[in-house]
Amino acid sequence: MSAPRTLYDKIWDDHVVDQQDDGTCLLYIDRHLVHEVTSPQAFEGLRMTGRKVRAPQKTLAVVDHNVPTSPDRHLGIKNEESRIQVEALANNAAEFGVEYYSASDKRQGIVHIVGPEQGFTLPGMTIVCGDSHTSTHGAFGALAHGIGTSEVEHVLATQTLIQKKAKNMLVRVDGVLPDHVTAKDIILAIIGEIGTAGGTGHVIEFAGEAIRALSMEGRMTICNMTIEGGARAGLIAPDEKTFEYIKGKPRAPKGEALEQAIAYWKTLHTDEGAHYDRVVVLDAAKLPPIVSWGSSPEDVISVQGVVPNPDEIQDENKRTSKWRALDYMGLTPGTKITDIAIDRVFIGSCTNGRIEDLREVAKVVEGKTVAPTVSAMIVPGSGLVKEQAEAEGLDKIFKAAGFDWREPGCSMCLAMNDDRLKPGERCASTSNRNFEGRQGFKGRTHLVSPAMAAAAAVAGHFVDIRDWQ
Ligand SMILES: CC(C)[C@H](C(=O)O)[C@@H](O)C(=O)O
Ligand code: SF4
Repeated sequence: MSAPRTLYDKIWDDHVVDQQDDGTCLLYIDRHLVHEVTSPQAFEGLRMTGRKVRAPQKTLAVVDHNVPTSPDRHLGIKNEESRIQVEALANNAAEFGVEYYSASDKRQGIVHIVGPEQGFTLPGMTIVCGDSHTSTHGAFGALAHGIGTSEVEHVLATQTLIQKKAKNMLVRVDGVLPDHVTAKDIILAIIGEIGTAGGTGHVIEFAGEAIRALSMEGRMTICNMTIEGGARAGLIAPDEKTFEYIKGKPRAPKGEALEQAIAYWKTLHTDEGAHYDRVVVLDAAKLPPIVSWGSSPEDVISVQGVVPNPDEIQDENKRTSKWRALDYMGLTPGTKITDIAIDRVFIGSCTNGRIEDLREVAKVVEGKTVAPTVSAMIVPGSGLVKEQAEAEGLDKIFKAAGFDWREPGCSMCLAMNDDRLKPGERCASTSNRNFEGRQGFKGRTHLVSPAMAAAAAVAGHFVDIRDWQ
């Protein structure tokens, strides 16, 4: 009998091409997603050395960060830097024979929403992209790494990546989530618990009753933000929900091939008795809706809480940095979270821009109106999410409530396109990062779930979604 292995160990073992004495490995890469921000120099590197893309059919390119989300986006991109990046991806994809979804393609969207939607993301695969939130794909039981631009070039040329194995960490979420508490609240609570460096050097596997109960969308939200906890990647073992989600997706295996694939995918779970270097356990039943108050995703508190007082922190550096965060956020210790008024609402991103997220929002805002002091936008994560939402009439609910209904892209998740906060504006956002300037110069971001963002849009301040009528 071989030693019991974790899910991470199994996927890793299946992809090692070569191992050096110091543990450096060459890993085979099954899928490579490419977007416009981190790929231009990589393609240029290939061009300069006369190399080709080794496996174009394992590579998929899509524009997301720089594309405008306004209805007139077919008129082109005004910002020159953004326009150049988008044009470069179109040209590189054509030149190197890589499939490419342009802004006018219905399949276009945020790269981490597009991969799963197309069945490009499958269990047991190694998946990379020059983007930190590649961890999203771990929701399918795929080992998904974010990589840098020089690694993008390496993968394009060789379909391999140089890696050292990370440690195994288990985050087990037991119990049943209370009503209105979501996957977003789970992952914010986990990051609050372990800190933004808590997962450093580890691959985190998420398990437990509360994780198993989540939809694929919810699992993607969890894995998406693994990177904010400092981990190399996040993983969730595939199960019937995973197989159901994959069935019928354009690039997924079909018929006999699917049956064979599922037989293999069923082996992708951690063996009884396998070793984890670190274990963290949370009780889902105790989780409230969560709101971030600072400029790091670990700065989180219950919606029923108050802005914390950094003076209570022992460590001097940490104390100083949290005071700085409060100053940036324009908040005072002791302020009730539900007393914080907001100016903007952003619903979207690769964390919460999927159809299920939009359905949650529609439930909250149906028949209500956005507060007059708030400007709120909903940005579907892909053209297919948009199409589905419209087929269900969700867009009508949103527009009737006063939301701006946009075209797909990263949008106001980060200030790389026209959607951004003005200095001092405060935003309830369903995205994953609340860093200084993330949504625009001097903009103030509070990370929340889609339902919490929607309720805040209507109320004009944070409210406990559990009390929502
Ligand atoms: C622009 C890109 C490289 C970046 C990332 O790596 O994640 C972005 O997607 C982000 O979310 O900050
Ligand atoms: S939606 Fe945000 S987090 Fe996701 S890839 Fe785009 S910029 Fe990065």
